[in-house]
Amino acid sequence: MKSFCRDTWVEVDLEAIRANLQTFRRHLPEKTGIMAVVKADGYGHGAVHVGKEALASGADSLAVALLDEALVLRRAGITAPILVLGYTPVESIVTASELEVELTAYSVEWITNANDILQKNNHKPVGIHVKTDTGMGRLGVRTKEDLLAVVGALEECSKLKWTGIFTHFACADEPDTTHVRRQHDLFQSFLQALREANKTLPTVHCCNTAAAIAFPDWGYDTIRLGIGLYGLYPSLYMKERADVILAPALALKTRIAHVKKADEPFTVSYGATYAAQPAEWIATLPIGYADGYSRLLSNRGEVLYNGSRYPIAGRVCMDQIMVSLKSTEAEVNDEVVLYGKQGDEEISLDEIADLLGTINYEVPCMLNYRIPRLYLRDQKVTDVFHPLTMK
Ligand SMILES: Cc1ncc(COP(=O)(O)O)cc1O
Repeated sequence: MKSFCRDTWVEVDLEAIRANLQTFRRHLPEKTGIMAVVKADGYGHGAVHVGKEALASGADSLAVALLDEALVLRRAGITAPILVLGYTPVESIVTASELEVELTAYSVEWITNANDILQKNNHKPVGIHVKTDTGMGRLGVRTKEDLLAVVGALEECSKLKWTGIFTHFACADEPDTTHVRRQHDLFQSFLQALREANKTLPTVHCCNTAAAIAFPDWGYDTIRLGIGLYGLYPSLYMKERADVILAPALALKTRIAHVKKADEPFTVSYGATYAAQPAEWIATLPIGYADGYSRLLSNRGEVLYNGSRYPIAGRVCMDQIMVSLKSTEAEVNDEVVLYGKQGDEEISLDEIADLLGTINYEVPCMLNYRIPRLYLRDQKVTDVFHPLTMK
């Protein structure tokens, strides 16, 4: 029995996840590990399924943005190392200890407070990756003095272990490498300052997908592989470089819920912004902006039916859209592809991102709890997870 009661779903090809990871495995020096970034519920693909597939395919660890995301992975039985890349309120340090999850830190005060909390009830120690801000302007220490102070504070802590040091690149996906090279030079000077202070370096990492593609020898101990794991390129420039060939893992599909042929002109959807003409077929599809299918695609997006492109007719509604099939007759339950391939045609996440004036990262992250995820191997569904009805 189907475990969800709607005709719209996301398909995630786990073999594409595996293939993408192994592509980066081959691209990187053998000594460099791979940390699969599965934050934002695996960029919308499903963190648990993608995380398990990545680990089974050779990833050494996982990374998330929030401690709550790590909790979901631990509850799903994942025991691999997990790093929380973002800020964690110090009050949550006990949860990190209980989950055996590593956190990011860059403040002496936070470190001291965290250690005090863990000491109070003799909790298990927590691994800490120190973040340096070399030019992202987001989180991290910005000077050697602050770095040495943070590391010194960690060395005084009995309940915190210094297990990593990293930075994040702001422009690694751009053709002009000035900024990324300046960041990497600064990161190297931070590492040198630690060596000169007789510190033994823990796990060192700096590369996201773009830097891993363009500068594989900057991999150090591990890279943080996000968008590339899902078969997407960080930018058009990185796609055109074609150093690595990736396979998109996600498709968004639906079935026609209603279809009608216009005998005489009629308008379609809110605001009556589209007029169907005589003999034109209009299909209604059960997906809308409340699913994360953007209203900005009104009268602009296209879908695939029988391997051909057809335009969205009128405004995207909260739960439904209408498409014009022109003179093509269709039937209820016929399959339509919203994102992905059908025949020789493809509607890529890059195309949707361009239409929305955003980047491909955001498009799958918009697909929310209302859409069930189907996981495929050999083109067969091997598992289903529906965020709306399953825990
Ligand atoms: C700190 C950090 N590290 C790594 C990533 C992954 O970036 P890509 O998706 O571009 O690979 C994101 C991030 O916020």
